Amino acid sequence: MKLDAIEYAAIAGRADCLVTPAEMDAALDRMAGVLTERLAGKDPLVLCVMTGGIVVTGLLLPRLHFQLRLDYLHASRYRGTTSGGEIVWRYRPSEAIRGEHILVLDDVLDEGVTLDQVIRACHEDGAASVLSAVLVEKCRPHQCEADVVGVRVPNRYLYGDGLDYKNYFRNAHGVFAVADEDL
Ligand SMILES: O=P(O)(O)OC[C@H]1O[C@H](OP(=O)(O)OP(=O)(O)O)[C@H](O)[C@@H]1O
Ligand code: HPA
Repeated sequence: MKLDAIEYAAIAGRADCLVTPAEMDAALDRMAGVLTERLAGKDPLVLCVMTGGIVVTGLLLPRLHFQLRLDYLHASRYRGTTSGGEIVWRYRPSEAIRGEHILVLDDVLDEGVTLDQVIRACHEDGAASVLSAVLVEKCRPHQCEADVVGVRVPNRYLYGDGLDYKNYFRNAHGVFAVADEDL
């Protein structure tokens, strides 16, 4: 469903900014430092979890000054809605994963169902090791933890830096919480 321009602006106007662009940039620098300590010299295969992981991947990779390769996987469970369902695998690069040190990059750790299943899939596909990083972690119980976290925010429905609301707002820099009346 498309949002018209008036609706779009109203949703953005009612949303709360939880993390500013400058704070996100600082979080990305910190993540890059930790990932460099953990992965430099291991020639990792970075897996971007499409679609939301595309922004954190694009912002983080130029901050990683060591040898690595980039691939992606596509597992989704929200598909434009605000509550998660079953994981649907659209692309799982099983052959590419065997024997590799894998870095999984995603935008958000919410219930943790997606990351848990992605990590399990990497192990099933024969990864040598799996490290995970998320840009945003919601303060709530998760099915699994990420090894590296950019920012921690309250458990509200979010958009920005890859996270979508109704398939929009992935391009907003920063993290924003959707107003209750829009849920
Ligand atoms: O921790 P969870 O509760 O599993 O939620 C996190 C996942 O949900 C979102 O993906 P989504 O399925 O919405 O697909 P998208 O990346 O296309 O937005 C997000 O990108 C994470 O992959
Ligand atoms: O709060 C969220 N916003 C957007 N996508 C998401 N996927 C899981 N949680 C969220």
